Amino acid sequence: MTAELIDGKKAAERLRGQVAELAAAFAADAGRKPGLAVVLVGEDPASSVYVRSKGKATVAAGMESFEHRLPVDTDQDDLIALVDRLNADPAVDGILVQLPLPDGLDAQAVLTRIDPDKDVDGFHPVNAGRLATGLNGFVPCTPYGCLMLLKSQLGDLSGLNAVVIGRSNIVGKPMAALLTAADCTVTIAHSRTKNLPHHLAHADIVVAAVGRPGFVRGEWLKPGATVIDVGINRTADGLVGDVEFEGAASIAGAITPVPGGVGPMTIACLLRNTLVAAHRREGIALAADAI
Ligand SMILES: NC(=O)C1=CN([C@@H]2O[C@H](COP(=O)(O)OP(=O)(O)OC[C@H]3O[C@@H](n4cnc5c(N)ncnc54)[C@H](OP(=O)(O)O)[C@@H]3O)[C@@H](O)[C@H]2O)C=CC1
Ligand SMILES: Nc1nc(=O)c2c([nH]1)NC[C@@H]1CN(c3ccc(C(=O)N[C@@H](CCC(=O)O)C(=O)O)cc3)C=[N+]21
Ligand SMILES: [Mg+2]
Repeated sequence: MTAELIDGKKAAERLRGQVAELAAAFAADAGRKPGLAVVLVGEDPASSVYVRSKGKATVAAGMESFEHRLPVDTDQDDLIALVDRLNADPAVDGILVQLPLPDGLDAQAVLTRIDPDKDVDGFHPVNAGRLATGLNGFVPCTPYGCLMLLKSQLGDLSGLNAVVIGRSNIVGKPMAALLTAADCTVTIAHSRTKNLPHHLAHADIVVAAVGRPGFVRGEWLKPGATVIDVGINRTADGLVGDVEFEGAASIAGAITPVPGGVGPMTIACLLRNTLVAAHRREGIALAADAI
């Protein structure tokens, strides 16, 4: 392996420490802690693990965690009613509805019901529109975390060629928007892309968000490329990313591991967004470069 390892766990710990300091200052000012509500419908084991670790991280950062666990057969109206209550609750600054929702529930309708100013996932169409038009809003945590890792690894991203593999609303599309805003030349690849290796051969930055274990091969990469592996795939070999790690690490300049790369940054960015939401809702200033 020749690539440098990008330590997302360490970067996330640093960010969580900064959030905790600012959360304590907020609490002293506002007379209450920032609050994050997480809604889990059903008992999917992976989702339960995420929700538990989000709750722990929230409390560790000096914030209030409100967990709402609903049965798998919850109907759309009851879920919407809960979102309405959380929208109206002054102690709640951020609302996250864990995805995927069980079959029969309309995720888009639920996400669109969340108050955009409490939408710390950045999934509401208003926040997607803000990101697309360069307005201040909430940016989805996973691509935001990827951008932070890229900037700390590479500094200025201006003029670099970036290929984002995947075009989902929660990872690929907002990732491409962020890289475009950072002055990269961005290519978005997806399942209909012809000759992906051709595009990757010119990519200084590769972000893989495909959902297929080991999909990206080392030999497709431009030597020295920076590779961000968003994939979280549970296989017989354990948790693996969307990049074939050994091969990629022998050609890339730097690469995120799975686990210990993007995942921890996602949670740290969720706390960061909640902190920002709390400041905005209380009208308390937070220096633009504070975090
Ligand atoms: N670390 C973290 O914090 C997070 C990790 N993840 C992980 O990231 C991965 C992606 O998540 P998500 O975006 O939600 O996944 P989706 O399934 O929503 O999107 C996958 C994307 O990959 C594209 N794709 C599928 N097959 C190919 C192929 N053969 N060649 C090129 N592109 C292809 C799809 O194309 P098309 O649009 O044409 O179907 C689609 O755009 C998953 O492993 C997920 O678990 C997700 C969120 C957070
Ligand atoms: N409304 C909503 N918002 C999300 O942000 C959201 C979601 N729904 N649904 C599921 C995906 C996935 N996701 C991850 C978060 C942290 C890790 C993470 O911390 N991963 C650790 C390992 C965890 C493990 O061992 O399982 C790591 O990569 O090191 C992974 C994945 C957030 N998501
Ligand atoms: Mg998805």
